Amino acid sequence: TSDVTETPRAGRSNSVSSPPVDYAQKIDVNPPKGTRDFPPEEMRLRNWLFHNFRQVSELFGFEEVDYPVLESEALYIRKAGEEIKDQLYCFEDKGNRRVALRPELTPSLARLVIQKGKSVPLPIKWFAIGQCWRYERMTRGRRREHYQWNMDIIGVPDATGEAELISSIVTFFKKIGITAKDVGFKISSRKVLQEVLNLYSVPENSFAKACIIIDKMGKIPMEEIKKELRSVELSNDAIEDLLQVLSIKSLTELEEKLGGSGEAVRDLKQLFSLAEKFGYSEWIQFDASVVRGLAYYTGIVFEGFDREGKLRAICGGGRYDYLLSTFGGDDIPACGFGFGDAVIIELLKERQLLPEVPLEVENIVCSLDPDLQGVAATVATRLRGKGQRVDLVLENKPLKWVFKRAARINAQRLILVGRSEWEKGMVNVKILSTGEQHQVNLDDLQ
Ligand SMILES: OCc1cccc(Br)n1
Repeated sequence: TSDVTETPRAGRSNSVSSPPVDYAQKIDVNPPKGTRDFPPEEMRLRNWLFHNFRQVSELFGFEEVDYPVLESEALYIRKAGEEIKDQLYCFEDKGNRRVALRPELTPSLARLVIQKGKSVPLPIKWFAIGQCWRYERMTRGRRREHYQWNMDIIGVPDATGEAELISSIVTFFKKIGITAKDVGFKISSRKVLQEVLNLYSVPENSFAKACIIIDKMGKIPMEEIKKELRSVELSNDAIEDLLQVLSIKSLTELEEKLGGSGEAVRDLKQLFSLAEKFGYSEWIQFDASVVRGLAYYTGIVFEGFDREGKLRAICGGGRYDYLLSTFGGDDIPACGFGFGDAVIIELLKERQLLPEVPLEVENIVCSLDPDLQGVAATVATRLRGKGQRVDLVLENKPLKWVFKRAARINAQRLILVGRSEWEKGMVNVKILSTGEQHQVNLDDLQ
């Protein structure tokens, strides 16, 4: 007999009528440029990752929320020169509305918090896992979508908020086997830059732009950085002072530079002190060069990095005390982070920490006689009613085919419905790992 394989595509009988000619066309079976499919194996890994995101979020008492992938473009119209704005996946819909595929989740969160108003008491602790988009010229071949895990605390002004958020990310890393030897957090505050620029007469709206420019340090030449800083009306003295401060790597040195009375030093000291109490001091370091690339951050900012320096930032976040008020909401302090689904998988691969996430179906059920297909359905339903996963063979297949499928789906048991056994109300149960088999009365099947 020919090698029995599961129904081969090409070998499908031509009993299926061919599609109507008028719309038969060969389509591109690949997903749109920059996007991904999630076939079963990849989907199981994604579900494993998201399950860990959710478990940690719930461990910290956060509630899950979600928002439309499509938002008004107005949520993202910020004039600070951000990359995320330049790459906005935006268009005009059939109602002539300017809309965008969300590039991040925080503006949606701000919108919903304002919408809910006083009906949601503070502090708000929400988390979300959502697909985010950017439209980037595929010249760099980078992805146009990724999934982000966000946790946000709304209504807590102190650095206790950021300390709690970093604790949740450390908890996540530990949960999936990542240690402080693999990953660290660089932490700073935008108030460091603010306090330096306050020494110079800098236009109010130059601060956010300067942060976005500084975030490009290391990605574009320093001369270009200085040129862009001059273009947002920073004097050469201010620029030199700024760049000097950005090289500071210790809080002690920062205090010497800024003095001990400013908010930047106060907030950072509080955060590092709380880190001791949370037990994650070994994971964090002060690094004044961290500013992050989103315009709305106003205070502490942080990013998770791989200590081998091979990968892009794993996650990032910070305080954004004025985002809600810029959307017309109340002046409510807020902090949060975003954690993408791509770099973390690259890190796990690097560290040989990718989990095995096999398909697991306890039972495969099949009838040996076409007249007993209904009985097989009854058996499958009985087992499913007991919470057992069942792959029910839906066609009349040779036993060799069934064994092959059982192996592929990792079935633990094969339940065979045969005529002679069924006449006694029995079914055959075969334990596939040992080969042991016995007859069981349907009512005793566990
Ligand atoms: O991290 C920036 C970003 C935003 C949306 C989609 C992708 Br891929 N990346």
